[in-house]
Amino acid sequence: MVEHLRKSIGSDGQMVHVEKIGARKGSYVEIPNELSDKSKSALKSIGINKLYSHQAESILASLSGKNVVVATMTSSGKSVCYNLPVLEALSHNLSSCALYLFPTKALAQDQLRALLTLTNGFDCGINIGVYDGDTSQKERTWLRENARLLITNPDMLHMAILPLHRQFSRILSNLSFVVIDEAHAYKGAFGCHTALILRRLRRLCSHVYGSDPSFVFCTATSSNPREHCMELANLSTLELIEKDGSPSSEKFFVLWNPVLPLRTVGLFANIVELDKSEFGIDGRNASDKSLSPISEVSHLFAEMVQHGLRCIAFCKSRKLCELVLCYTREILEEVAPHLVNSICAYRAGYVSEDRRRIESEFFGGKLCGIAATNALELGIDVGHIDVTLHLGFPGSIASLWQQAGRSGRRERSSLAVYVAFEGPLDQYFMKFPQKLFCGPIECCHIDAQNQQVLEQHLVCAALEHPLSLLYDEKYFGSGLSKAINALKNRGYLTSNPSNDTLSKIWSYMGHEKRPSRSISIRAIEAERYIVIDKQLNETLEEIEESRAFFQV
Ligand SMILES: Nc1ncnc2c1ncn2[C@@H]1O[C@H](COP(=O)(O)OP(=O)(O)OP(=O)(O)O)[C@@H](O)[C@H]1O
Repeated sequence: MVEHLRKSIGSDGQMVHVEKIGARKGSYVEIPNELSDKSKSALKSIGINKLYSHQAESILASLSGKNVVVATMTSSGKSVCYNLPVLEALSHNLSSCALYLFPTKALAQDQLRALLTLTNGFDCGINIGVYDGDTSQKERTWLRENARLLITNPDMLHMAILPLHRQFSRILSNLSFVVIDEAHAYKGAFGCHTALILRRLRRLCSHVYGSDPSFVFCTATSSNPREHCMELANLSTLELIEKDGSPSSEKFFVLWNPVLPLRTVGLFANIVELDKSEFGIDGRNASDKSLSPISEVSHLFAEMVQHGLRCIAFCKSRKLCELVLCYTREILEEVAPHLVNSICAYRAGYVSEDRRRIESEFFGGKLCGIAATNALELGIDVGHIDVTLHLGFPGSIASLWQQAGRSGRRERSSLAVYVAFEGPLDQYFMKFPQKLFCGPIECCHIDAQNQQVLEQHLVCAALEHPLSLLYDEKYFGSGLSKAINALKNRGYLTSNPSNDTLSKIWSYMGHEKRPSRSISIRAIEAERYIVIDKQLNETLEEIEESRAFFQV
């Protein structure tokens, strides 16, 4: 395919670099004897007869009570690393419970499916369920009373579980595992909020319910997986498992720099071009379409689909996603009209039923290609992918690898093509490919001491269980005293007057019944708009206020 592309649509010299990433042999080990026969047969029922070395290593570490972070490649069987020790522990101790956190609802559903398949051959009476915004009230009540493995997200933990923790007392008293998959997603503001939510959880477990769960994290490769996860959950020890024992196939990574004869010259022109690429707007008029990176990606996309290769075209924005889909369909209309409906777009904003339908049609083979935003970057299982296309640098090298890792699962060779915009960062990587392939990957950063975020969560924590400097500094850090003072002055906290500062107990006295509701843990914007097709009376998508008026 690489040679074919070089001679056909890449014949103007667009292919500026081809990196061949060699295949890696798997390192297999026998399923450890520490696992019960039930676990062994459950694994065999899903076709796993031997474990990858990192799986065995992490399962044994978890079973011995250690906190573990698994930082191996995409599709390296990370879910076995937490599902096995959890199911093993829960089937030995019949009151033990586990909490799984995923950053998106789609991943939670995906994991529920995988767990149910695994436990099919594992008759251990463990009730498993997803507790999120889509769960009905009836199901929620049932899960609170019966679930031993609850799958949820940080938002639900923050808004619906911790504030009502008494309703979850059975689960929290018996909580032996907290599993955090896709831990690299918890960075920046979202990571900072999640870090404080986890501190609230651990504090309640310890002060109210007498439990001290072990943690299992799975994360994409980064420069600091251990430090990041320790900070995320405020842990003092964490075993890092990063020696990947899974096999991987050969991958060709192509850097593709479109030849743009209309390249504008001068500082002003550069700013205009940068602006276009940043906002994902194809700046040329319709007749120039064939010259743009968007059009190049569309031609590559059409080529892959015509060769029967399953492909994801990653785009930086929702608009680019729709444009790539539109252009690719135009190309296919001319050369292979029967394939026009074998591709579609996938992005945040689509209603969840549409997303589930697209995922299952892609998985089932009805669709052959998807133009997606980073909504498809996290590990939703969409089956085997042969090719990933990347329209512009996704913002971090870690993200580019994560996206490219979506292809080549199950030991088949794969291709990634990174198509550059004219902006300086894309052009830099086109000029210095080794910065991508040999340079360090970024760190994941969170600042759990951020005073503003800390204060917001202390209000919630005080409502959940009164605060004490003496017992809570180990959860909330040295900024606790200052934050408590600030909250007292703003009328959120009150204390018993008698005692000295250290033994004072601080209770919530704010006006809001549920302060967690007014804290947005994902974005600064709370206002969202729903886009409705009035003729069909159909909801098309949800969109943040800041985008709504120019994008719709
Ligand atoms: N020991 C094994 N032997 C063979 N196949 C395995 C083994 N462990 C896992 N697999 C298979 O590998 C595939 C990927 O597994 P899984 O989805 O757990 O990987 P992952 O690392 O969580 O992926 P992602 O990075 O996308 O989240 C699954 O189809 C799974 O059945």
